[in-house]
Amino acid sequence: MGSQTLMSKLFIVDFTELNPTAASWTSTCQDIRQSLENHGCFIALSDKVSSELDKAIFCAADELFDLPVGTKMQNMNDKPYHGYVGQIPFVPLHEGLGIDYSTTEEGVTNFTTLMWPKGNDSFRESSLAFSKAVAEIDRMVIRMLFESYGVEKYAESHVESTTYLLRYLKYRAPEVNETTMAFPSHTDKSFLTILHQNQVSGLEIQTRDGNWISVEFPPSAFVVMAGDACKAWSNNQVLSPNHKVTMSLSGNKTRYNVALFSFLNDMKLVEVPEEFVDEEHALQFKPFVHVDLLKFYDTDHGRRSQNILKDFCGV
Ligand SMILES: O=C(O)CCC(=O)C(=O)O
Ligand SMILES: [Fe+2]
Repeated sequence: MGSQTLMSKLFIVDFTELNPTAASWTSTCQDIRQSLENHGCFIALSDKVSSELDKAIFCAADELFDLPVGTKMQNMNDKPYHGYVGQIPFVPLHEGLGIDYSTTEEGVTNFTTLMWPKGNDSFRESSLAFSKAVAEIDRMVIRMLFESYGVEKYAESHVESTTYLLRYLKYRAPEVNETTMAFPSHTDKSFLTILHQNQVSGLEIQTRDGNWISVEFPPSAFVVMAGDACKAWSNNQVLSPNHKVTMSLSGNKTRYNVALFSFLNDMKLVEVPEEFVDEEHALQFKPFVHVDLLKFYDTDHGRRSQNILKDFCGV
């Protein structure tokens, strides 16, 4: 049954056994919509990732980051922010790698063979199983969000046009006198992002009124966050929150986050449903190809922009 509580200002939605016939379905759809409009995120509990898979995914992260930098740097992608990130003097604690098309056998196998030419079955299997399990949560959230807006008829084609990027993210503990800023403030360019961390916290989210809140989440929970594409689709109703990662100086543990980002493929435009536009609600954003938003963000203009959607596709 779905249940929600307001904890550290964020809703917790329990997806375990939640389905369209559950008595709480409709109210949970509304809670998800409200959470995404008010805070741009909520906490999800789900049994889709077993405790074995949970353990396996962080072992996989350990193994991946232990590879030589030269190997990790081979993780390249024409799409901006999809490949290896690391060795950046301004962000010394952080490293990340991305598996594109991570819910497909081919996507995960290509990445695994690039990192381990002789193969690594446990890494490949855990990455694929984890991506598939978290993508199920993503699809459920889309379905519920679309339903809450009365536009569920668009959910299926949206889901069919979605591709997934799995990113392994590492933040080492800062040394004395080193910066605690582990990942600078930004909004995600995805449609949705689903974050899953080891027990080390550090994520902070900016609320609509400008305050930063630390996100403490229960072990094995997920943070579901709206990206700029979801904000654009909703005609500016959903918040895609600023967020950043700060590591504690007193802690000495490495933080891992395994994050699933969803994107629409090039055949499907990100566009505001006509149902969201009327005399009182003018259309705010022109339709766009999702990857073009990332390409814009990858330019000086895009990176400097204080309002990326307005500058990229504002009407
Ligand atoms: O590690 C986290 O909690 C957040 C990572 C993040 O914001 C990102 O990769 O876009
Ligand atoms: Fe992010």
